[in-house]
Amino acid sequence: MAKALIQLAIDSLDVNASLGLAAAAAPYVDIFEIGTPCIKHNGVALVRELKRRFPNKLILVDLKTMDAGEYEATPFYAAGADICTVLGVSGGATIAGVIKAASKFNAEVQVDLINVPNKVACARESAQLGAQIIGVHTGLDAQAAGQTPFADLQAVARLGLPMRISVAGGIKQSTVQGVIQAGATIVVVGAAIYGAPSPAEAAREIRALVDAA
Ligand SMILES: O=C(CO)[C@H](O)[C@H](O)COP(=O)(O)O
Repeated sequence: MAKALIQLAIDSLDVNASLGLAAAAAPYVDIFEIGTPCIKHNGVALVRELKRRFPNKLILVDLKTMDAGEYEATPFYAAGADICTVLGVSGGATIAGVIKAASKFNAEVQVDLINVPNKVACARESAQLGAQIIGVHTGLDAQAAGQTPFADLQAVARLGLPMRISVAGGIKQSTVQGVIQAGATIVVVGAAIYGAPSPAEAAREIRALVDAA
């Protein structure tokens, strides 16, 4: 079985802090996620800059697109995004639009199940539409209210869909191996790295745990 990939969520608004975090964690992670607040604040220029500095990393732009899928995603793929996210709650037409944009750039789409009422049905529809990644995600506000992604991850993994499964929502050293065993092939880590006293050391620990899983 292929090793799970580690995705670092960069959720700062500050460009220099974002680039500094990326540099510190680069030896240990596979994907740089430009988080939603960060991409809204800094725009397509940050995609170009991250790709220029880290040409060997995958860049995920967490657009969380809700409408105008092809139109919104196209400039981010053109700037070097390898993956853009679209909300599952946006519906099939918008998801299909982002998939159309991605296909023009030989890139990929992640459908984010955040706040989707029927996650199993949405995951199945996303696979049928041709999305490559399904994202099981407990957002920051839901985490603050005590929610976790673990039960949803098990429900989606049970489907056996031909997609990679990404999991996000407070993943940390103590939970990273469990989510891989539950079926995640991309583990997203934000606060457990950027909020650590040493982000590089936290990323190194997560890498070691993922490689040992
Ligand atoms: O997409 C996000 C919020 O919508 C975050 O980037 C994602 O939840 C990962 O961060 P953390 O590990 O801190 O939960």
